[in-house]
Amino acid sequence: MIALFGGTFDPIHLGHINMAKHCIEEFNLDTLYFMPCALPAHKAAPGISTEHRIAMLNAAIAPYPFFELDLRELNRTGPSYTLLSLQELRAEYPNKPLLFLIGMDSFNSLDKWFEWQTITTLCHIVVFQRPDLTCSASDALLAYKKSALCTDIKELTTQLGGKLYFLPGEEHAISSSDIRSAIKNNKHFNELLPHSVCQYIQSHQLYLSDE
Ligand SMILES: Nc1ncnc2c1ncn2[C@@H]1O[C@H](COP(=O)(O)OP(=O)(O)OP(=O)(O)O)[C@@H](O)[C@H]1O
Ligand SMILES: O=C(O)c1ccc[n+]([C@@H]2O[C@H](COP(=O)([O-])O)[C@@H](O)[C@H]2O)c1
Repeated sequence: MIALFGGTFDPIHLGHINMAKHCIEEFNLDTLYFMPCALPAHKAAPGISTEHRIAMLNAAIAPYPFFELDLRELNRTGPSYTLLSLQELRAEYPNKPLLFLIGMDSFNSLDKWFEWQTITTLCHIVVFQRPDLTCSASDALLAYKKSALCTDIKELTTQLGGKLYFLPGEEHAISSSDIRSAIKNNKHFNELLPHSVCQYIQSHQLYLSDE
């Protein structure tokens, strides 16, 4: 199985690392690829450079041999539609199941994604809970949930895509936006980030203003 974890990672934090580790363990994966987006399809572009986001991702994953980066979205122009990445990955791996890891907030808006119903056929969607969030799916999303929901990992390994799996694990109440806001307002944020990312942010004086 090929596992992708797409995100803005502005910055990568311990909530991301936690869910990615759970994904590795649950599916007994060799590798999970963090796939940073260039231009998020449904939110504002990052206020820091791509180079800073990549440097922080590299620093965060360095201790873990099973994490790697997939930089394909940074090498494309236009909005970073997940559909395009999954189509490329499907062409590269015609016979391997693809897993796409997301948080519950992303799942709740999945039906707003570009050609979301094609996305759900190209890969298995793996959802990790976010504290205080319930599954608040629309009718279309509920219909997908009902038909695709799967609790048997074997089904994910024997089909290339199309399933939906809710990944259990300890939840972390951490978000990149809270971290950016804490830094700007001179509040404590160290425990929300890998130590190396914290050091990087401090040495490059990131997120001190709205720029
Ligand atoms: N603490 C968390 N628990 C569960 N899922 C998370 C958590 N943090 C991020 N995610 C999920 O990881 C993916 C990438 O998230 P992203 O890089 O946008 O971070 P974020 O913390 O949600 O950022 P922001 O606060 O700026 O929106 C999304 O699918 C998001 O739902
Ligand atoms: O393709 C889309 O329309 C789309 C819309 C919203 C989010 N996504 C992807 O979902 C992942 C998490 O997004 P975000 O905004 O929470 O960082 C990331 O890989 C985004 O590119 C994709």
